[in-house]
Amino acid sequence: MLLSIDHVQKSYPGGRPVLNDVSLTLEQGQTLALTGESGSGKSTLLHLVAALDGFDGGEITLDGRPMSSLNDIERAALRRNTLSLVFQQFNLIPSLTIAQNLSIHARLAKREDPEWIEHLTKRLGLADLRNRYPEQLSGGQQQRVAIGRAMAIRPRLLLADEPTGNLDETASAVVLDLMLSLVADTGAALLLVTHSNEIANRLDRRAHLTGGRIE
Ligand SMILES: Nc1ncnc2c1ncn2[C@@H]1O[C@H](COP(=O)(O)OP(=O)(O)OP(=O)(O)O)[C@@H](O)[C@H]1O
Repeated sequence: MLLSIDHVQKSYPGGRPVLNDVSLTLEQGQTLALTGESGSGKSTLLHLVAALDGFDGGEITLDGRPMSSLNDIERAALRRNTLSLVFQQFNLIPSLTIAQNLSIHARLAKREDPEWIEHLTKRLGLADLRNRYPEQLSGGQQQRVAIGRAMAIRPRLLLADEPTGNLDETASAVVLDLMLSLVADTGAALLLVTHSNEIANRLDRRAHLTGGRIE
C-alpha cells in the first residue's frame, strides 16, 4: 500500500471540522479522482497527503511512514523524494527558462537525471520551447512544463489539484492524456482533485468527499 489515510480529522483554527473521519487507500500505480462540492475539503486533504499541513486526528501513512511521527526535516524529505504536486495555477518560476523550470525540483532534490528530463521535454512537446520564459507560453504549455517538473523526480505519488481548471477543452485533453500516460509509464500513483465527471471517469477509482467524509 503506497498511501493509507485512516480516520483523519482536520479543522482550521476557529472553524468547524473540514475533514471529519476520512479514510482512503491508494496502491502503487493506481489513479484516483477525488471529487466533492466546493468547500468539501478536497484541497485540504491533498495538502495533508503532501505533508504541507498537519492534521488533528487519525493517521496518514505514505510509503510506510506514518506522517504524525515525522519531524519537519523528515516531512521535507518525504515531499522532495516521494511525491510531486501539480496545481491549477502552473506556479512556474518567471525568471527561469523552461529548461530550468523543468529541472529545478529534481536539482534541489539532488535527483537530476538529464536523460530522463530530456525524454520528458520531448514527450511533453516542449523541445522547441526550452529557451523561452513561462510568460511566453500558453496555459496548456505552461501546465505541461509543470507536469514535467513534477515527473522529473520520478515521484511514487503525483498529487494534482484541478490541473486542467485553467485550460480550455482542447488543452485540458492534451494535459490529461500526457499526465495519465506518464503516470502509467513510471508506475506512479495519482491522486487528482477534479470537479469534472468526465475526467474522474478516466481514472481507476473515484472517492467523493461530502460532509467531511468519503462517501
Ligand atoms: N487556511 C485555511 N484557513 C481556514 N479555513 C480554510 C483554510 N483553507 C481552507 N479552509 C476552509 O476549509 C474548507 C475546505 O476548503 P478546501 O479548499 O479544502 O475545499 P475544496 O473542496 O478544495 O474546495 P474548492 O473545490 O472550492 O477548491 C472551506 O470551508 C474553506 O473555507
